[in-house]
Amino acid sequence: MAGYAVKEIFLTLQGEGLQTGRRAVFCRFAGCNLWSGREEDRADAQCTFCDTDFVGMDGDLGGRYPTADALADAIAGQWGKWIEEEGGEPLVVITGGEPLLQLDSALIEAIHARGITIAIETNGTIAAPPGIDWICVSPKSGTTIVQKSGQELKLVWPQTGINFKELEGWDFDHYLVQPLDGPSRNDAREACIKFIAGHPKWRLSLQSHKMIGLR
Ligand SMILES: C[S@@+](CC[C@H](N)C(=O)[O-])C[C@H]1O[C@@H](n2cnc3c(N)ncnc32)[C@H](O)[C@@H]1O
Ligand SMILES: Nc1nc2[nH]cc(C(=O)O)c2c(=O)[nH]1
Ligand code: SF4
Ligand SMILES: [Mg+2]
Repeated sequence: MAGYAVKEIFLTLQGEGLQTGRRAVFCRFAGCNLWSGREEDRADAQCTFCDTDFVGMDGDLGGRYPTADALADAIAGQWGKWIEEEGGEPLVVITGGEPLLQLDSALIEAIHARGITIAIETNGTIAAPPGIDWICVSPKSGTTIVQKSGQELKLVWPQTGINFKELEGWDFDHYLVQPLDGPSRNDAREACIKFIAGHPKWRLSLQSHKMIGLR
């Protein structure tokens, strides 16, 4: 179907990774190639630990945007909220679901034309089009990663079946582990600390938005 299927668009602070704490508009695309988003399918999905509702287009500013310009206008409008002073570099984080199912060069051009820097959060199974300013790949065990370069590789930890030595050979500026959120989150946090203690190339990424009640 034509256009872009968007779950929600909202202004917040980037909660994760190297850019934690930075003002950012989030554009969450609907749909993912590794899980249907339905709870009854979770156990059999390629990605089983997802913390996000990306089904449908029913969130804030969700809907089907017919053109790249229409979606870029909506994103730019959120950046402009509450701005009291000039300065800073406008940022959109394109996420999902899996954003590379939909992010194309027309949208990249339309967002850049509005002076906005583009970051994405991707599972790495689909190659990124050129022009994205900040690529964060978060590999899922058992999947084939084709996007092996970018600014940050953010590994949700622990995950069985991950060869992190192989990941270290890929072309990323920063390597991060992020505790797996869920019933065993305390154990996951400890596992991350232990991992970094033994592998100093890696840093800790916390989902800081969840700690302070940010979206
Ligand atoms: C919801 S995903 C959307 C983007 C893309 N599909 C991906 O997986 O990177 C956004 C980020 O949240 C991470 N994430 C998802 N579920 C998580 C969980 N239970 N605990 C920690 N991080 C999680 C993902 O690994 C990814 O880095
Ligand atoms: N504040 C905030 N930061 C985030 N960083 C990555 C997120 C995502 O769901 O992709 C996310 C999110 O959902 N909220
Ligand atoms: S790949 Fe990303 S959006 Fe898809 S199910 Fe996994 S964490 Fe969720
Ligand atoms: Mg999230």
